[in-house]
Amino acid sequence: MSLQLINVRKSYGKNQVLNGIDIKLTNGIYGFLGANGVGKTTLFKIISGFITDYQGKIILPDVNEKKEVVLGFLPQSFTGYPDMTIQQFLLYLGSIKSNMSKDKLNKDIDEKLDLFNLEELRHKKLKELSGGQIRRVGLAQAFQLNPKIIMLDEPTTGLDPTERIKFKNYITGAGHDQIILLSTHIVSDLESISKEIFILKDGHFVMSGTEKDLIGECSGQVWEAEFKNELDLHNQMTDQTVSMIYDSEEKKKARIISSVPPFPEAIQVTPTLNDVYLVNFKKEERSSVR
Ligand SMILES: Nc1ncnc2c1ncn2[C@@H]1O[C@H](COP(=O)(O)OP(=O)(O)OP(=O)(O)O)[C@@H](O)[C@H]1O
Repeated sequence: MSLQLINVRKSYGKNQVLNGIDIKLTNGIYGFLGANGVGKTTLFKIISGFITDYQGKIILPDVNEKKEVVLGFLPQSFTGYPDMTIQQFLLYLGSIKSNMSKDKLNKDIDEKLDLFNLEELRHKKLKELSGGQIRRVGLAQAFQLNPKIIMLDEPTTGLDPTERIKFKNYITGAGHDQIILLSTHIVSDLESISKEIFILKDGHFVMSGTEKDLIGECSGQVWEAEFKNELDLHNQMTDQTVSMIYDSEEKKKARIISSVPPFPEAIQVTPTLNDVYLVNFKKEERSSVR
């Protein structure tokens, strides 16, 4: 089973957002990283069929004979139907997505409510839920009936740290027999769970590969330097891309992204995925890495 995109292009008027996207994905979790406005949502909307006026070709898995659900999608701004309870909402969506019996739909709903910790909220109306609870309903509907392809646009926005870890654990398990596409600019969402990570910039993927591949590609571009105090650090850092600042004994240390040694005494260190992001977005996006 695979999902293939061949030379996918999309522009809004004169704004060319995607300019030649070529990928072939098989089962597993794939991370799509990029700064605000690079086109992650546009790409997901094209794959899920919300946007139809694009160029190029998309080949979805052929599951017609088995009557399986092909796509599940969690949009960036998910609201559902405010006056329905969670149970009513999922039953309604399930009956649109498949012609399964009510018993089978309810069994799947029970499973998803349990997975996303929504069991106790089952009879609450969507309008009565908190932002994080609504997000979990969004996840439950995306995973409903175990679609072959699941697209999650910024799925962890609004989740508390416990739910975030639970979510990561869940999709790690699910990714074995599904194709899961996860877009985010929260780098830690993708760490240790992605089969491959794609970094989108200027309409195409500027980097792609396993976490290890990407880290390897950025080797030699991350440095650590020590400073006497806060003022010293501040004075020397004006033109640098700083990945992290931290205290070490009495001194201040900084992690710096640079293709050449930023200071004679700086030491080269192994990049993290955060550093990889900054290598690609150092001028545009210094403040968006969390
Ligand atoms: N309906 C639209 N009409 C015109 N321009 C649009 C439309 N939707 C998106 N854009 C533009 O396309 C570009 C890509 O937007 P998109 O929402 O795909 O980015 P993104 O990577 O998902 O951003 P973010 O991380 O902020 O959600 C942006 O410049 C945006 O302004």
